[in-house]
Amino acid sequence: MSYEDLALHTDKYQINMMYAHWKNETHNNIRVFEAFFRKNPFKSGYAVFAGLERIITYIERLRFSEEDINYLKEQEENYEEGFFEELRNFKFSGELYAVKEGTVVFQNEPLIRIKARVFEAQLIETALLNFMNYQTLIASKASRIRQAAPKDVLMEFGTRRAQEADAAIWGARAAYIAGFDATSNMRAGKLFGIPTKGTHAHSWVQDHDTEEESFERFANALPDQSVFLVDTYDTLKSGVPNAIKVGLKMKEQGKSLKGIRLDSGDLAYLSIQARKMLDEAGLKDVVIVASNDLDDDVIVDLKRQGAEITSWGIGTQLITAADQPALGGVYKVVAKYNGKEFEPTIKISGNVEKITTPGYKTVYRILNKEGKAEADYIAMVDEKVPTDELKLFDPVHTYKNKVVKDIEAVELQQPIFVDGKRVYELPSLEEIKSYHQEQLSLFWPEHLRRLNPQEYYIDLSERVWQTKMDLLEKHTK
Ligand SMILES: Nc1ncnc2c1ncn2[C@@H]1O[C@H](COP(=O)(O)OP(=O)(O)OP(=O)(O)O)[C@@H](O)[C@H]1O
Ligand SMILES: O=P(O)(O)OC[C@H]1O[C@H](OP(=O)(O)OP(=O)(O)O)[C@H](O)[C@@H]1O
Ligand SMILES: O=C(O)c1cccnc1
Repeated sequence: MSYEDLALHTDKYQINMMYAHWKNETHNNIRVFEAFFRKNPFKSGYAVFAGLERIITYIERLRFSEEDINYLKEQEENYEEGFFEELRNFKFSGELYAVKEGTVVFQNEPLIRIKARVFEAQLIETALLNFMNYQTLIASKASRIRQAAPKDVLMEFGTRRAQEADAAIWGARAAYIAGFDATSNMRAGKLFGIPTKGTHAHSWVQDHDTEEESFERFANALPDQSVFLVDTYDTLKSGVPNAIKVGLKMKEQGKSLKGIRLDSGDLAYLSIQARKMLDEAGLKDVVIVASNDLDDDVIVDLKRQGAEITSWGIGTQLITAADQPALGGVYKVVAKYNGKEFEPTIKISGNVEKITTPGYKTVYRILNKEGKAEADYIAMVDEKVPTDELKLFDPVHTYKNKVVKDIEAVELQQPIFVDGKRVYELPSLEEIKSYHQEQLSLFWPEHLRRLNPQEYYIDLSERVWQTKMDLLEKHTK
């Protein structure tokens, strides 16, 4: 796979801070940063983490070329040569932990943790959030669509409406992780091994004297991919009858028509009528595919109306996450190394939700005896989680608490880079996809439902909670 040169895929303020640190000789100070988001997207109770593969490849290849350096020279005359020498020797030498792609994750829990020289940790913030925010957003949207049609075929059709080429392919990959079956994007298929599927456009029908001829010629060329678009002229008077004619001819030749596609009009009514017509003609196995600005809400409603659609092509609404076009993931410093130990650091805000949780931390998923997730539990990296008996409490309303016994505490963050070396082997896309399915099975349905989900608890260890309280008090006195 070929990746572009991404060293300058960062905000100018990162380069400025790197320079100012270098000038002040603080650039080698070790800091701990965490990436997380503050609100689950789409009013869902959860999100699906994605973006790690691209983050890993980005970090592994992160070098400044002479062209990059020359460009920076032109931008600011105060930058001194020693800084450029530092950039010439730049490579990521820190530690990065992250949850695996496909993990079911929640608001306000650390997903990626970086311990590195501040010089490195600042540079990578922008790209890391860019990849995490977009891919996690699309995976989370895809997950909602999968819930709306649990047993049907879901095809990602978004490329033509995507926010450019990168979004198209990485969005297709994110959708596949979270339960889509295929993409129409051939490059995504080639790069990532996602199954590809496609029908044909109205232009194919318009290119022939008659609709019937267009179907017949398509079937002759590609019988195994014969899905006819039936709405070019009149779906029920012309499209479906012509598809049936050609479908019956194919049957005589020992071939089979695979499907018809509806792309306009009342999809419930049209699919019910088309199903009747196909069944009456003995074409029971012909699938009805729908497309046209579909999303999870429309699919749920079509199902409620009894639509006879079992295969869905979904473009714009998915690939642009139209109902929420960004995930607000952030990257915050949580600890500073003082030469002896890691000192927790906090960001205070008038907005309580924006106060950060300090400390060099990790996150565990607490599973009960039945293997179901009770809560996620944020603790300092050097804390031991007691598995015989653990007290969980609401970090805001601390009187709300419960004790869980005989638990398993599964650490969600995995070591990805240690001392700048990758220690994590990239899983295959199929492994990520099936890991995501396992993840879903850990949760009670009330946390996963599309509408008004029950909040899943993200709790703090007593030590983390106390550290936060102490720092709050110190800074607000
Ligand atoms: N029975 C239905 N219930 C709810 N929503 C539907 C139903 N049938 C279609 N839709 C959705 O309603 C919207 C209809 O959009 P629009 O009016 O642009 O389409 P159209 O007029 O049928 O087709 P076009 O303009 O592309 O020829 C689409 O998002 C479609 O998925
Ligand atoms: O609606 P979306 O969810 O974005 O799904 C993709 C849409 O793209 C195609 O339409 P387009 O008008 O581009 O071309 P076509 O209908 O002529 O194929 C397709 O027919 C779908 O309607
Ligand atoms: O294969 C299709 O039918 C398709 C693919 C992309 C966009 N619209 C339709």
